Amino acid sequence: MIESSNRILSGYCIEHAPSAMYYIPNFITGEEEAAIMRSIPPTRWVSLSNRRLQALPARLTATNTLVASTPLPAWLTEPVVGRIHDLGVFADAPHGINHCLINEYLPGQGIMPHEDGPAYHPVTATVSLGGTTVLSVTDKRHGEGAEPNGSGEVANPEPKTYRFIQEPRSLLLITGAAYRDTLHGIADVTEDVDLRTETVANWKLLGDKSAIATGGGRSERRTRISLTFRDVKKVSSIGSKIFGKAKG
Ligand SMILES: O=C(O)CCC(=O)C(=O)O
Ligand SMILES: [Fe+2]
Repeated sequence: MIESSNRILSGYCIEHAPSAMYYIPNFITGEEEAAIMRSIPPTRWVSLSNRRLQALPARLTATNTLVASTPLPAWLTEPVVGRIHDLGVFADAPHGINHCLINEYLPGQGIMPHEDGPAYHPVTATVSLGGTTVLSVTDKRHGEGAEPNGSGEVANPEPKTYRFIQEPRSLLLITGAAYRDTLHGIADVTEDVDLRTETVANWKLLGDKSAIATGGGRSERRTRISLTFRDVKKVSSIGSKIFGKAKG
C-alpha cells in the first residue's frame, strides 16, 4: 500500500474491530448507484434459497480458477473499481480487482456465516446498493486451545461478534487478519435492532446515523444489492483463446 493512500484510508479504519477493516460512507453517489443498478444484467441471476447472485466476468471453476473471455464490464470498472484501486488496498494483489460477486437480498434474507477463503487475495471490497444491512463478524479461531487456565477460567472465552452497518453507497473493506481469521454473515431478518454506538463497530464512521438513532436503533431491511470485489489468484487465459481474443 503506498503511503499517501494509507493516510487517506487511516481515517476510515474501524477501531475496536478485527484488524483491519475500513468503512467509507457515500463512496459512490446516488446517480452512480442508480446507474449500476440499471446495468446489472437481469438474465444472469442464479437463485439460491435465501438470496440470488451472479458472478462477473464469470463464475470460478471447481479449482477456483477464473476463466473468462472478457474483463469486468465498464459499468463496474468506471468509476467503482478505479476508485477502490486508488485507495491502495489492492496494491499488493497479484492482478488487482478481477472479479465481482453480486448478491441480492430481499427483506428477511441473509447469508450464513462463512469465510471468503484462499481462492482470493485476502482483501474483500464491498459496495452496497439499495438497502441498509448489518454484517456480523466473528473470530473463527474461537475454541482453539479453549482449556481452563488453572483459575477455572476458560483461556479463549466466547467469541466476540462485531456488527457493522452497511449503508447504501458505502464501501466496506475486509483485509489481512480480519479476512483470514473471521467468519462473516448477515442474519435473515426483516429488521435490525439495538443499533447504537456500543453495539455497532463502525457507528462513528456512518454517513447518516440520525435516522437509525431517532428510530430507536432500528433499521428496516429493504432490497439490498452488494458488489463484492476481489482478486482471484488463479487466472487462466484459456477462455480468451477459445473465444479468439488471446492477448497473452
Ligand atoms: O452482501 C454482503 O455484504 C456480503 C456478501 C458476502 O459475504 C460474499 O459475497 O462472500
Ligand atoms: Fe463473504
